Amino acid sequence: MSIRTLRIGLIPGDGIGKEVIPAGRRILEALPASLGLKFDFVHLKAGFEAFEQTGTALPDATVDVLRNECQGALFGAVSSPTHAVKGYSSPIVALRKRLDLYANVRPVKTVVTAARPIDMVIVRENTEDLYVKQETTRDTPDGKVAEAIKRISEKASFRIAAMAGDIALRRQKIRESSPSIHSKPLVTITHKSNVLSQTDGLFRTASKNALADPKYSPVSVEEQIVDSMVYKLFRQPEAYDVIVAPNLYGDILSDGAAALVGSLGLVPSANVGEGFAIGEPCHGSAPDIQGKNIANPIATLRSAALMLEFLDEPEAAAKIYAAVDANLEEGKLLSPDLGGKATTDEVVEDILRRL
Ligand SMILES: NC(=O)C1=CN([C@@H]2O[C@H](COP(=O)(O)OP(=O)(O)OC[C@H]3O[C@@H](n4cnc5c(N)ncnc54)[C@H](O)[C@@H]3O)[C@@H](O)[C@H]2O)C=CC1
Ligand SMILES: O=C(O)CCCC(=O)C(=O)O
Repeated sequence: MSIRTLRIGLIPGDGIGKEVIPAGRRILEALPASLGLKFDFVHLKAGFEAFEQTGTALPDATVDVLRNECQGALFGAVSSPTHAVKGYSSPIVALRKRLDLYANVRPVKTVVTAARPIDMVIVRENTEDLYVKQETTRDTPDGKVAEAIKRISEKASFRIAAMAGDIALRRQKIRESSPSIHSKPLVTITHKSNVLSQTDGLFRTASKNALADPKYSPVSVEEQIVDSMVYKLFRQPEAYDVIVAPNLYGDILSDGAAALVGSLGLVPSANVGEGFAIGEPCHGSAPDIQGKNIANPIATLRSAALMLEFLDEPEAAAKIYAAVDANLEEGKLLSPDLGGKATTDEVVEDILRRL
């Protein structure tokens, strides 16, 4: 049997990132040898602590090692301050742009046996929109005025919608052999083009054009203005299959959707580019619970699996998903965010046993 070795960057970052990334490493190391996968890990710096130590939140060495040596990475979370700090800029936002990880894929799912099952994927554009972070402040006779550029390009909008179409088709294929709440593939394009007719208008048109490709003919395409999208998402979450959105709306929708499945600590993401993927839990550095060994590691374990899916290792990913689902379905060893009493380590141990 041939062995594939994947070199994976580990970037814990700050706060609970330091507690959940070791869990991600352990799950990868525990995958059965029969899968023919080996991992070679490299520890990399990014985050507010790195900024305080080195003067930069995203050292060039981190980007270079990821770009030149790694096939994938696991990113924990960073503690970005809510006020401007001279010289600091969010490293994860920068990393997505520097590696052109143009898609942020966020599956939000309950276990199959849930009373009200939800199974959706939010596909978020990951390189532009207000996250280009081009902000200025000027003094006017009426006081300060701050402005930010919202950049939407046809190219980025087209490719993210195509990614959403591809994911909808792939999900439909998987459904042929496993039970699902959805009977046919659906992509919902989310925007606010009734107000932002140029920027979100371009996102809407480019997305529709991408999804008009005949290869997506099995996929139903609908659109939803983002504010009513939130309403409908909360009223009828089971109706949604794949949602495609510009960067900021996708960020907000996915945290909202996390509430529907019980906790931010459950929801994974993958930052995906050509041949490269970074698994990253959707949550932040959670300073309110850091250092207590109570962070839910599942978002990170699922992010490791999602990374493997995008690195063409679906079988390995499926093993992780199954072990996590078994832990959740039994419900005996749950972290406090899910109403349990288990520590991070106890949840990880239970999932490793099931692997
Ligand atoms: N990708 C990233 O690195 C992100 C970083 N952040 C940063 O994180 C810091 C804190 O931001 P918040 O707004 O508090 O959002 P947060 O996502 O860190 O926390 C929100 C709430 O969810 C809980 N929570 C999050 N993850 C959890 C887990 N795994 N297990 C159990 N409970 C969990 C927290 O305890 C908190 O009550 C900020 O500095 C922010 O900039 C926020 C979002 C993403
Ligand atoms: O806090 C930061 O540095 C980045 C926050 C961005 C974010 O929430 C996401 O993209 O998931």
